[in-house]
Amino acid sequence: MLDASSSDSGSADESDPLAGDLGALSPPLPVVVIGNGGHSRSCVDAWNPTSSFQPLGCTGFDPHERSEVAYLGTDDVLPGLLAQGYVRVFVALGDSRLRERCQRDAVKLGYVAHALVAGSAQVARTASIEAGAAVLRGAIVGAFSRVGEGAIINTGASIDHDCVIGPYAHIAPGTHLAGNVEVGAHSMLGVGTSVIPGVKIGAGAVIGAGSVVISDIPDGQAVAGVPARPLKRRN
Ligand SMILES: CC(=O)SCCNC(=O)CCNC(=O)[C@H](O)C(C)(C)COP(=O)(O)OP(=O)(O)OC[C@H]1O[C@@H](n2cnc3c(N)ncnc32)[C@H](O)[C@@H]1OP(=O)(O)O
Repeated sequence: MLDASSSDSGSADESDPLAGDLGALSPPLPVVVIGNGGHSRSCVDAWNPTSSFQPLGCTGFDPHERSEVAYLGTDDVLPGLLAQGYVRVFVALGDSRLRERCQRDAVKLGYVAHALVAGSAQVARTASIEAGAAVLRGAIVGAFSRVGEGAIINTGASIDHDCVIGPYAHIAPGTHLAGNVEVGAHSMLGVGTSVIPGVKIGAGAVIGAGSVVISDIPDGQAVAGVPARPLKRRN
């Protein structure tokens, strides 16, 4: 079950009442990208060029940031764009708390949160990708796995069967989760982490780059190493 309202998956188009008949001649539906930093550049780069949804441009504080798409202004432009009929947003901010706040604010305004699935990503038919989530270049989402609202499966990461990725969690590039792994909301698994089957990682945990996680990690715990050991207690 992919995000029913706005997603790069072909199946989502069919359930989008605004999408209509998206034949080859239909123009793509515009998506306002919130954020114009490094994560935004990765997301825009990963965007499937044949998707029925395409980025209109991005908002951000610095008009001079590099971007493939037009700079639209600061987030102050969002109400005006909505009034003009641009109804979809994708929040491309690496900071998970900020990502959540911006997505919630945009949805409160009346926007639909778009889920981005890169053309080169592989998502199982039985997987679900929730509103505002991002599955970037070369990432793999296995059978019956769930990628929560606003979560990121970054470049080349893989989550195998029956995994549950909590809202606004971040699975960094090149991280691999075996089957039945659970990751709590806002947790960050650093680049190149491996997690063995069945492990439960709590909410707000931080896993250091290159770690191997072989046991459950409590909420808010920072760990690192092979095998991963506690670094310190986070507030
Ligand atoms: C596209 C993108 O860029 S996505 C970005 C994804 N981001 C990442 O992958 C970043 C992951 N971050 C890390 O690995 C960080 O090192 C963290 C979060 C684990 C720790 O950061 P800090 O809190 O600043 O810890 P700090 O650098 O002070 O290190 C504390 C101790 O942990 C050790 N340590 C830190 N990171 C690791 C690690 N990945 N593996 C093993 N040990 C580590 C340090 O050597 C240090 O040990 P010491 O006290 O014996 O000297």
